[in-house]
Amino acid sequence: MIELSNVNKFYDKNVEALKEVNVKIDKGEFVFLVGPSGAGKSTFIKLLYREVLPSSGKVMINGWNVTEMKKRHIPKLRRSIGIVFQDYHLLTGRSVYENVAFAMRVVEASNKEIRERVPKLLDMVGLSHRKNQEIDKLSGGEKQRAAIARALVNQPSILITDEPTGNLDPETSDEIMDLLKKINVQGTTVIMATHDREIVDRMQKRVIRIDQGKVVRDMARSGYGYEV
Ligand SMILES: Nc1ncnc2c1ncn2[C@@H]1O[C@H](COP(=O)(O)OP(=O)(O)OP(=O)(O)O)[C@@H](O)[C@H]1O
Repeated sequence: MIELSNVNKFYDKNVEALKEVNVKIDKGEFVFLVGPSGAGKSTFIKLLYREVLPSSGKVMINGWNVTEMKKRHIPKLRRSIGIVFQDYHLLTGRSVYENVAFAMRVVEASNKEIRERVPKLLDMVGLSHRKNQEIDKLSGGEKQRAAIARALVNQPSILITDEPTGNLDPETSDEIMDLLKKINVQGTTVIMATHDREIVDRMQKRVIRIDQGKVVRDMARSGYGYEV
């Protein structure tokens, strides 16, 4: 479902963010992306939703060749991918419900679909009791739950998370990881970039380590491993 073949990414001729990356991720996998700051993790993630294009090589997502796809097909690709960021990217001044509903309005879902789906998602992430609360008044963990609900609203097959626990205390991080695990068990592919060694060691999932733009380690059922 995700395949990067011989991918190179230069931002300019001196900055090679990814070098000869070959990675295949199957449907339903849970994958951690680790590596030092500046290694290329965010670039890897941005390639998946076509925020950046590779300088050379091929990126295939859900059957689409991301490099060659027509501009008008990009929204379709992005709808098949949910994205969660460290700093939430939620709409301030709006309620939890509105934030999740908004993501459905953007893709022109009907009011009926919105009324049916948003409460289900808020229930799934454990936020039903906060649905009318303004986003700004939520705790960090609650904001991240709202961001996850929003990312899932259009039923993506892939959930990409860039440092989703980066702003959270250990206990709240564990709750978010339990939620991501649940989402993964229900069939969504989860890709998570993180610096959190403890979480990666405990989860024992596939770990892809990137260092200076290269995949230096790719292991199933693994821990964080050591920086070389
Ligand atoms: N838009 C850009 N223009 C130029 N260089 C960039 C750009 N984005 C990233 N880079 C460079 O590409 C390299 C990889 O950056 P990237 O953000 O992918 O790393 P990262 O592993 O996600 O780091 P972090 O863990 O700090 O978020 C770095 O050298 C970075 O400075």
